[in-house]
Amino acid sequence: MAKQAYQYDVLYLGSGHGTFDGAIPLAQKGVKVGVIEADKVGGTCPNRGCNAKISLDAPVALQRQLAALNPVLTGQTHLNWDANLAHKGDVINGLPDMIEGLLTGSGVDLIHGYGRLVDAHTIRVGQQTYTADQMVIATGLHPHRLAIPGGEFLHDSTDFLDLPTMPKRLVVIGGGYIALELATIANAAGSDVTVVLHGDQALRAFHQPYVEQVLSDLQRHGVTIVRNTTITQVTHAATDYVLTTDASDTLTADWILDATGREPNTADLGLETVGVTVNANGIEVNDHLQTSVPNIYASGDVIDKTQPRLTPTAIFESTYLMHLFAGETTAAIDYPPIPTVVFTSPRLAQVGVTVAQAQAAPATYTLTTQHVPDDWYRQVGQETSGDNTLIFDQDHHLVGATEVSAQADNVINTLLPAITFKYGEHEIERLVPLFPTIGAAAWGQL
Ligand SMILES: Cc1cc2nc3c(=O)[nH]c(=O)nc-3n(C[C@H](O)[C@H](O)[C@H](O)COP(=O)(O)OP(=O)(O)OC[C@H]3O[C@@H](n4cnc5c(N)ncnc54)[C@H](O)[C@@H]3O)c2cc1C
Ligand SMILES: NC(=O)c1ccc[n+]([C@@H]2O[C@H](COP(=O)([O-])OP(=O)(O)OC[C@H]3O[C@@H](n4cnc5c(N)ncnc54)[C@H](O)[C@@H]3O)[C@@H](O)[C@H]2O)c1
Repeated sequence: MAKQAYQYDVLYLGSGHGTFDGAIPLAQKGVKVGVIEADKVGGTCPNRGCNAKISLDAPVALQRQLAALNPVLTGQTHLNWDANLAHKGDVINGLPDMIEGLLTGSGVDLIHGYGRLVDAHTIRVGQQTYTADQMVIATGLHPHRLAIPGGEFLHDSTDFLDLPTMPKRLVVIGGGYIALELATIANAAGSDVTVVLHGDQALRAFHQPYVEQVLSDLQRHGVTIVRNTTITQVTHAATDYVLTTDASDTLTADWILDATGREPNTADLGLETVGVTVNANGIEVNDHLQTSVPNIYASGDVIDKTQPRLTPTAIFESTYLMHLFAGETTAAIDYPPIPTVVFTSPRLAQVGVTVAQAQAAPATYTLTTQHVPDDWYRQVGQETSGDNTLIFDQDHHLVGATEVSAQADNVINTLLPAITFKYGEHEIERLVPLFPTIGAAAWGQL
């Protein structure tokens, strides 16, 4: 039974990781929970984000590994886009039903439809209203669209992840996660890819020498990188799309990916009606994820925050809110270091203090670097490129790490506990990884 006269103790708007990882255990604790979802249950990550992307990328990464082992392994592999897309469908199409089953099986009421706040305790979906003691806004992000003439000819990442045929010539606008990950996949699937950067740099939050290694690798595989170029218009002529640049040059494409970022889903939710403060970066919250209206909270990508807008962040936030609503904590949210990886080939991953931050404070931090191929274990897989930087504080505790390599994601995951739990010499000695493995290779650097 919900408290007072409300139907629910907690009502979530949106059913992504910002909701379900916390809503399921919350309902299992006997709290009356409702979840409203306008689209596919589970939100972006399972349906049109991480899971779809990594399924399409898996053969690409493997193809690179096999190529590195030439001439030990000979012969050419060919990426079959139809089969890759079908396999992606096989592994992700069941996820909404699976997540719906987990929610309803835990006692959550799942309400299908688009929700808008009517007042601080009421959300309307169609003709129906639902009331709750506490609300959580977890509505995520949507793709930013370039406002240029011909903008209607541009596509987004959701379209790419369902592309029935890989276009012959693909132009990608943007140099972020989505631009470079999807350019990597399209290139491996045989498309002639051009990436257009409006500035000089891609992936600005990452260590630039490592970003340049990723870009050089893409170029070696045939991708064209165009820098300092703004697309001013797109026209459709016969079967071609023609992109005009600010230098009055043109590019021709069969398909164009607008990967210029993602924006918070805060419009048309009734937030202004009830007084929830919002800015261009999302919903403003305090250190308890509470909005300007005390019984309304926010979770996941829609929050205005400095932490990376990633699935693990959304999971951490929804889990924190679960403990808060269950009365198990009153403490402020205490984010651990959150790692991030760009699933290009090679991967680019980082966590904690960045190289730029460490270089700006030489009295506080020490940096060590390693060229990946110098590590014996990496020579086994014939890794011929890649670098990493580890950052230590004055007590020689690891506080940051970044790597560009085929196995950067696994290296950063391996090192993560040392950073999160501030392991000293004693803990590092006590942790005995399997040998020979990538985990042992990474741990051996400490
Ligand atoms: C192409 C792509 C690849 C990605 N790859 C990775 C990756 O590899 N690793 C990683 O960690 N992160 C990745 N991300 C980011 C990750 O998907 C998000 O961080 C994560 O999904 C955020 O979860 P969320 O619950 O905050 O939002 P979402 O998952 O976006 O969920 C919000 C939900 O709210 C619903 N909604 C919105 N408004 C309403 C309304 N008014 N009424 C009802 N429902 C509503 C939406 O339909 C949606 O289902 C990727 C994102 C994209 C786009
Ligand atoms: N591997 C992962 O974890 C992963 C993968 C994909 C997406 N994501 C998440 O999704 C979010 C969105 O990803 P994204 O790649 O769309 O955003 P992003 O912020 O990473 O990249 C946006 C890119 O577009 C460029 N840009 C912005 N405005 C432009 C303009 N007017 N013209 C040309 N270029 C412009 C930016 O310079 C930047 O390079 C990320 O913040 C990330 O949190 C994560």
